[in-house]
Amino acid sequence: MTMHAAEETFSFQAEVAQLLDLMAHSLYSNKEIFLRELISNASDAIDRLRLERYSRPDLAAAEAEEPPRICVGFDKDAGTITIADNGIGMSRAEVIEYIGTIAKSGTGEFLKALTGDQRTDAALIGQFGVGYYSAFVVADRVVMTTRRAGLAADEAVRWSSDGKGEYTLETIERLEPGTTIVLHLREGEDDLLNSHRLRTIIRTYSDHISQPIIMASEGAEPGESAEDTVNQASALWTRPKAGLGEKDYHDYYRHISNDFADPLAYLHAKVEGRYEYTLLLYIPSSAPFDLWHQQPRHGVRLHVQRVFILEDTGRLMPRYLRFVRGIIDSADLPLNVSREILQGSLAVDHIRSSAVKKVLRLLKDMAANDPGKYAVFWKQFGSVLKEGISDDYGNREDIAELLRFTSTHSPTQEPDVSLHDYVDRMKEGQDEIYYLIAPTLAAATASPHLEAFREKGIEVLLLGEAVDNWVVTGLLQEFGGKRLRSVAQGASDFGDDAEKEAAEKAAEEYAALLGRLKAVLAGQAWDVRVSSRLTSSPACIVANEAVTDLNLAHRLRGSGLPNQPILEINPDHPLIERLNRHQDDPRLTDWAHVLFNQAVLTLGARVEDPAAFVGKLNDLLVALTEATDDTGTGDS
Ligand SMILES: Nc1ncnc2c1ncn2[C@@H]1O[C@H](COP(=O)(O)OP(=O)(O)OP(=O)(O)O)[C@@H](O)[C@H]1O
Repeated sequence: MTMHAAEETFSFQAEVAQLLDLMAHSLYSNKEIFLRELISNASDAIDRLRLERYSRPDLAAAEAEEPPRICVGFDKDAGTITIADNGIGMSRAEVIEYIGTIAKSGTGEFLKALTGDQRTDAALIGQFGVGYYSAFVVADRVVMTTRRAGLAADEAVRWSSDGKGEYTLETIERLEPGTTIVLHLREGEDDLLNSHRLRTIIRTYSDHISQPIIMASEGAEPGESAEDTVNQASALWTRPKAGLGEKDYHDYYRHISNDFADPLAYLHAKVEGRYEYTLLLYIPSSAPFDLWHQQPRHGVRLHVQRVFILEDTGRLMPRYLRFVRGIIDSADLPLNVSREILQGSLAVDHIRSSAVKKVLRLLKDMAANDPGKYAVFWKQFGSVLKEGISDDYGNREDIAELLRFTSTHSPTQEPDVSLHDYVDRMKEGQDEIYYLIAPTLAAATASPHLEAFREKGIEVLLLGEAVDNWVVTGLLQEFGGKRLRSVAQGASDFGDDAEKEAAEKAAEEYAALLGRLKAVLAGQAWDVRVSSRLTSSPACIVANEAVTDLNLAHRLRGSGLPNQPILEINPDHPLIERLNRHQDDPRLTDWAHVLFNQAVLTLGARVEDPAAFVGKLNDLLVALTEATDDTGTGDS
């Protein structure tokens, strides 16, 4: 840090310098975003000042409330564009903290998320909160003067930088609180020094900013100070629905979400009655980068009588709907409402529950009327929505109707089967919904547990996501009066009377072999029994009935096996038949281990002692080749 009278020079923190370089060189094809970002910051600053006035009466008294305004101007001769607001401003410490020295949480994440595609990367700027720096896309010097509301006129600050690693700070005098940013455009950016061009950019990206964005009137005579408002400058959700079209809603979505794409769907509802509120909620068409973060950055924006209060994830919408964006404007909350107050507020509880119901209804309509769109939704947010099955007991049934699965009937691995579809297709006499949980969808699809179901044409839902076991246990194992049942657990008691009889007979016939295998596998298999689930595989592992699938799934993701694994053998398989005929085979122990461990492998689990397994397998193969040699079919 060097000192020149009152001016101090600081170095940008390394990540910020990297970001600035990127702004200057890589995002050029979307250069007009700088205006959207700076206007958006100005708008936030005005909202914050209005809010602070409600909680700090001293501020309200000290400063006459000016009507909020954002002014955009340009100077052809100087080659500058100016964006000024009468918002909250920043103190010296705040400038240092927010602009440039300390890496904000968003900066590092932003750099990691960059794709190299200019359009995608430009869309990320807003999401990560690095909008201020986008000034350097078009400017080679940025000068900002700012005065924090509540501080004296001589405590204002001038920040200046060429974006190349350093910036200077100077304490100055400024008559009014607020912020003015002057961009000294790079050479060749003269096309921006044009009223028509700037107005078009403002209308494209910032039309729905609720404060007026003011420019000097076009065609005004020199010296004449005529000005006009360029944007709509009214809160969209307060306007009558009849006067709004899809384009208005979509434009507004892009403004509040920092998303470049259109939303998949939206709802706009004014509710009057015990509580009075307006909802304008959107379902995005793609997941934000932080969908799985503990604390996502964005959520639903709460307004009280049009004043922006806070953006919240968790309180206004349940976590399983954390992808919803939009506005909730309440007439019943105090303006000084805080996050803590939100927690215990009856009005918020009421609004939240109504908002959830409306979002679920919107999704239901989408699923019914536009399955293609719903498939996009499900791909992006299905795993998140599934959390609702266990988290939102009251709406469990509505959420269950929205679930989509892959099943043995699906032509592809796309999840396109609803529980309704499943129940409608159930075979005569079938009264349970069958499912299989596996560590991955691929493991589920290839599982031997499905063999008999496939042969009989009985559909099985294939669950391969971590959240799935919560879904099936949280559903209270039931949908539309039909129990959900794992095909990899408990006794296989499906099949007609003749099949059951055959299974009982096989169990008797194989009793002695079962006893021997059980003795050999003591400590590994909890039981060994005859199976009626298998048609082509010799054996499979199932979980004991008493163990919930919750544990099963948990264990599948750990060591790989259920707590009480049961080895089931296929009495019709030639290998098993042979073992039954030769129970005194000295290699029975090896066969037992190989059977058990290959069943472990098809489950997608881990063999406990792979070297021993391979050793035994090789011994058996050697014995087999020796036997073939002895019978003269070998090449000796
Ligand atoms: N015109 C302004 N008035 C007051 N503070 C501002 C202004 N512009 C920027 N700031 C401060 O600088 C911070 C950084 O701004 P930047 O645009 O880089 O990210 P952000 O606004 O926090 O993120 P996001 O774009 O997601 O809202 C802001 O959070 C705000 O505190």
